[in-house]
Amino acid sequence: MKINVDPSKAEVAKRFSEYLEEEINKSTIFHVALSGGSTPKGVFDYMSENAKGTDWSKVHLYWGDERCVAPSDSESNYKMTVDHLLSKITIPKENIHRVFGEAEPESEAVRYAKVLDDNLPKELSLPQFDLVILGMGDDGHTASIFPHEIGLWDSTANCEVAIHPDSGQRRITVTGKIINNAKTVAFLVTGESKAEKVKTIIEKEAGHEAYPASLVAPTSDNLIWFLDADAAAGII
Ligand SMILES: O=C(O)[C@H](O)[C@@H](O)[C@H](O)[C@H](O)COP(=O)(O)O
Repeated sequence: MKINVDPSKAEVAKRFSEYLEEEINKSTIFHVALSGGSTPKGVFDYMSENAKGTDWSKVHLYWGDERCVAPSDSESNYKMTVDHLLSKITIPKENIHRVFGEAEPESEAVRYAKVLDDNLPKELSLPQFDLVILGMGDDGHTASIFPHEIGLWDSTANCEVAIHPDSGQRRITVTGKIINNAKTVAFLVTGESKAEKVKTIIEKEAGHEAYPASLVAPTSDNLIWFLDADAAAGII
């Protein structure tokens, strides 16, 4: 595990963008699972303005989770990515593998699981991302696996339908076996509201097992935390 701490959310976005651009440019093809949330939004804004040297033709974009809404819906992680990145870069449209949030959720979870099987290289006979980008909610959820449905993490399927605990919104999420099979997992976590869970999870304090984010442990051992000072307050 590697932990980076930067003074602000903007500097986390800068550091991660520079990391991502370097990883992409040293690859021949780069399969990455994106996350929703406010932290990745800042990364996309920074990259679209500053990472002009990124060869996006090498990049295949997937989503680690997506809300079951239309791609034009303000809740859509795909829409957020279009607004903050895809509308500002040149990337072959066949490289964009969005989740069909508008589809019937159970059938979309099956379809997207096949998209991963059909497009990703295999490691231990499982689809393997070069990079999975994750956020973490205040409740310790990651992707769209929430504490009340932590059992989804161990699903034998590549993808599952999850339900947001407060809104009841359905979501498509990749499962633990996909996340932990990635070559690298990057946790982008910012804000003081995350500090307690970050400490509990990184320091494996009592009760950490209740939080899905604590289950992220890539077989490759390549787990990198990108934190701002507020989120890292409990560990520095
Ligand atoms: O679809 C989503 O909402 C995200 O995938 C979710 O898991 C997010 O990463 C966390 O809620 C953290 O969000 P912030 O980066 O805004 O704190």
